[in-house]
Amino acid sequence: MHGEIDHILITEEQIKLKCQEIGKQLSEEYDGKFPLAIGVLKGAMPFLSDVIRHTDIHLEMDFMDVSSYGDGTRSTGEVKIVKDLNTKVEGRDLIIVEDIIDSGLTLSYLVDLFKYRKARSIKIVTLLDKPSGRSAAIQADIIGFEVPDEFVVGYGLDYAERYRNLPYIGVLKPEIYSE
Ligand SMILES: O=P(O)(O)OC[C@H]1O[C@H](OP(=O)(O)OP(=O)(O)O)[C@H](O)[C@@H]1O
Ligand code: HPA
Ligand SMILES: [Mg+2]
Repeated sequence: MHGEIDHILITEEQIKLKCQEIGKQLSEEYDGKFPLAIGVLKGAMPFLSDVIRHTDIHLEMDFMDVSSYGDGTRSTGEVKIVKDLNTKVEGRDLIIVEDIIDSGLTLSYLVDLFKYRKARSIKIVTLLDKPSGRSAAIQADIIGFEVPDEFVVGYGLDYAERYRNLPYIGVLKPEIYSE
């Protein structure tokens, strides 16, 4: 699998340090509160799992499984809810945890949904931001790293469901992308 990577953009060590930093920041910002951390599956799973272990506050955790890329490298434009939350968000302070904001369609859909459901506050935390991909006007409150206009994989991010288990963020060799 590692042989299919063309180059690494963000190393395992850089990700580790960033998770510590973000965990600390969230602990300060939510001190004395009881936020609901929402992991957007599947991609955000490793990031959420690492960040929360660097927080020192009480928080509740839930997951929403949404999908819009399928097996390709471009958003289909249709955000499908595969699994909804089990928790009511009304009156809650939400921390949405994402692996990447690319077109912004997934997050703008979720933010609209959670506003409609009367969340008290919504904070967006993303490991990666790809501003060049944006078609919906959405911005994160906390960004780990900015990435260039390339389809990235690893640390939760997939291409056709593979490579989520890489410990770093990288770009595949051009011949692997079959589009
Ligand atoms: O800003 P956008 O263009 O909407 O892209 C970002 C979303 O796309 C990916 O999810 P995907 O639909 O691939 O589902 P997955 O997390 O299960 O891979 C990624 O994990 C984000 O949730
Ligand atoms: O660059 C990406 N890689 C993997 N999944 C994604 N979903 C949106 N953008 C990306
Ligand atoms: Mg995906």
